[in-house]
Amino acid sequence: MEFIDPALLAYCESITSSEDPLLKKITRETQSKVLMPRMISGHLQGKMLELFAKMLSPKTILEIGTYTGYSGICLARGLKSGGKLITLDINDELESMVRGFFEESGLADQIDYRLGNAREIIPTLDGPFDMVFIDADKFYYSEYFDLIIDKVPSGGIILADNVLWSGKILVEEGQKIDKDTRALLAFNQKIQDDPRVENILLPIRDGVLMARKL
Ligand SMILES: C[S@@+](CC[C@H](N)C(=O)[O-])C[C@H]1O[C@@H](n2cnc3c(N)ncnc32)[C@H](O)[C@@H]1O
Repeated sequence: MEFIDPALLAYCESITSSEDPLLKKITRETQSKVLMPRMISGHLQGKMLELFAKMLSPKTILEIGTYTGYSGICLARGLKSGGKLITLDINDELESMVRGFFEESGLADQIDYRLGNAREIIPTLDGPFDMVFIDADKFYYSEYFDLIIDKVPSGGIILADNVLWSGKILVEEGQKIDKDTRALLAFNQKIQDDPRVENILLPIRDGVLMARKL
């Protein structure tokens, strides 16, 4: 499902600083070599992540769901000098491709790329995380939030991708809901009800929920 007219989207992209050659290459190689290329953040959302990171200038960013490294590189570009991005993914089949992209980005020494189940890795990480990007298995978004919230300092930003779930979060009376949609509905409401954060759901791409720790 497209949320805005494709012509309007193209116009938005034309008024967004253009993708550099590395990000274009990651998009191309993801589309030609990797399963489910729709998962990549892409130009508009990637630039938004990069600008948010540059505005916040975080010392540590945690990304849950590296995939082919596109969003990780965008986020890492905003790190404070000497800062670190920890990015987690369970899929080791993409490892050499992703490490290659991180090398090409010139940011490899600031990127701690770890393979494994995020639900097992996060409890072993100390924090604090000034910025967190949740973009892995939707069923566990609420659990990811619970695992990180005490490690995010006041003023820290948590972003969660795909919270509109191609529009499936709009459920009609009597309609059957699949488990991921149910989990995302619960997650979105949980953030809305949590007094520890202020939040906004940005209708960009598949929906990005941004929460700022109070
Ligand atoms: C939507 S993709 C991430 C896209 C990436 N952030 C980007 O914008 O280019 C989701 C990723 O989460 C990973 N993933 C799924 N379940 C996971 C888990 N339990 N722990 C760590 N990574 C997981 C998948 O392997 C996949 O690469």
